[in-house]
Amino acid sequence: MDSHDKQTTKNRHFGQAMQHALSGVWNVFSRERNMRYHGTAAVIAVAAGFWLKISEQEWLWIIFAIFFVFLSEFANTVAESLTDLIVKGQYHPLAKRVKDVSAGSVLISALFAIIVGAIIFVPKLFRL
Ligand SMILES: Nc1ncnc2c1ncn2[C@@H]1O[C@H](COP(=O)(O)OP(=O)(O)OP(=O)(O)O)[C@@H](O)[C@H]1O
Repeated sequence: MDSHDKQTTKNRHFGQAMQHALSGVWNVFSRERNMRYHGTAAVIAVAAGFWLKISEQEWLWIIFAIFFVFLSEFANTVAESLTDLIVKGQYHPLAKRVKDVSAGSVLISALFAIIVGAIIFVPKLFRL
């Protein structure tokens, strides 16, 4: 992660904490290729939601699925970065386990989102 000010002490106020949190969000979206795919899928799902006029409850499921996948990718990025920090480029079977399991959690969350999307959108598409 980039750190322009090289701060290692606690944030002094809410605004500073928020600035660092937003920088973390930007970091994942701008650097993780998979996050851009998730973002694109989320935009398509939201556009389809408006187009197919889904219900309030269906919106809640779609929004939940989107945030679930985003959070999985964030956790995956944290796990990968911490692993790289610890092993410093060396091969370690536990590093492989951490990265593979973490990637697996993203895969499972994406599968969940696909199932939610299919349940909500497929019947509506057939009724068009
Ligand atoms: N230090 C390491 N020791 C052992 N295996 C590693 C190590 N680093 C990476 N690997 C293996 O290589 C694979 C790819 O590593 P990488 O860091 O690119 O993870 P990734 O999940 O593909 O990352 P991204 O989500 O950014 O695409 C991992 O899934 C893991 O199996």
